[in-house]
Amino acid sequence: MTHVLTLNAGSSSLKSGLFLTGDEPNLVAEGHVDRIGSGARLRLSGPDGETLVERVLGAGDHESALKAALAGFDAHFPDSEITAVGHRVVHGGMDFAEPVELSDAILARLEAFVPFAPLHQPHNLAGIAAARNAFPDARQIACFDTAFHRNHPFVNDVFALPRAYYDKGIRRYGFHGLSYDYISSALARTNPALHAGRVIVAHLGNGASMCAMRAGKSVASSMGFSALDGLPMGTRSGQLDPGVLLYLLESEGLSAQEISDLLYRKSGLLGLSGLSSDMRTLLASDSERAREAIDYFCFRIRRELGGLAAALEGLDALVFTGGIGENAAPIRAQVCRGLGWLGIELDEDRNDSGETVISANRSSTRVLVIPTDEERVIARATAALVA
Ligand SMILES: Nc1ncnc2c1ncn2[C@@H]1O[C@H](COP(=O)(O)OP(=O)(O)O)[C@@H](O)[C@H]1O
Ligand SMILES: CC(=O)OP(=O)(O)O
Ligand SMILES: [Mg+2]
Repeated sequence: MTHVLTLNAGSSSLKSGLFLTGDEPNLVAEGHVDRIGSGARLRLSGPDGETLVERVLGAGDHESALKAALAGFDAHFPDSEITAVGHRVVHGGMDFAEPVELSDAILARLEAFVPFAPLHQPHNLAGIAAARNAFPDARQIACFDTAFHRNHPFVNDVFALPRAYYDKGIRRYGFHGLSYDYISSALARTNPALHAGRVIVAHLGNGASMCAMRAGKSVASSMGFSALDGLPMGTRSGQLDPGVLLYLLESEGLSAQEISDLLYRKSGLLGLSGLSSDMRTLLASDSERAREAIDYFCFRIRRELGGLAAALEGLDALVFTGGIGENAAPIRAQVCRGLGWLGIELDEDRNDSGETVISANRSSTRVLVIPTDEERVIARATAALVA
């Protein structure tokens, strides 16, 4: 039986999916390694979330994490034949608006985007190298986070810098495109009328961004040139006055590396709360700073919502997704409070009980919770490309 393997390599995690190919890829099992580098753990689960394997891997890198996940798949599904591997690659630059089969030449071009996405791209490329070693005969396909956003109108694509910078690729790319692609396809299937309309999706995970869609296509996103812009995140600052960077460089004497570390790893919810980057920890804490970090997070989502609704000239639906968007009812409630002017009215009971539609019947803008599935988007694209 032929299978597609999907890999989504994050800074400290590796998500993998084993799919049986067919008209629609069929999930066989998922592997999730987290805390790579500081005591990694592997959890292998079946299609209904049931645990197949759970074990501590200890220290190690992405290569050993992949090996452990593959050994788990192999032990449980010895008959699987992996003919193609689909990779999440965060940055595809100006040119890659579709998934692409990897070659040495294309890999060299993707290497050049490492400085654009230092928290993600090196790990994506390490995952590709590891998969090429493990499956020398399989076809390797890259699926880009940026691709879904490649057709933004000029005003949502540009910074007001001299034009030469735009031509060099200093522009707004937008990320989390595989997640938005999945939400768009899920809406098309379950709610074609909303899919055809004006929808804002809030992908709230460790990384967080928002996307404005018209007829299922991205027209604007809160993330820009890098995965730092827009909303505050677990450890990333989100939108920042560029004057702050100049001040840190010139007056505080921080090096470029120190600023990068500050913005990518020490800011956001972690920096503001001084406690944790993890929303579960912040929600459970009674510290005032944790409360302030949550308030800022929700406030920025609301601000972005206003801006994106203006870009869409109105709003038909708001969709929450990602680890926080899918699971944190109090955050959804805080975001939606006082949004009557946008036609949004939440039904608190629906919000608390995990329903898909969480807006009140009289709410003219619908609010939904849709679990995302980046792996499925990768599997679909990979299967389609190799077919
Ligand atoms: N039940 C929950 N309540 C609140 N937050 C949650 C819950 N489950 C997960 N989260 C939060 O989701 C975030 C991780 O999101 P996720 O999408 O899994 O991350 P990643 O971007 O690494 O894929 C963390 O902040 C985590 O605390
Ligand atoms: C682009 C991005 O921020 O991705 P993640 O949420 O996986 O960190
Ligand atoms: Mg994510």
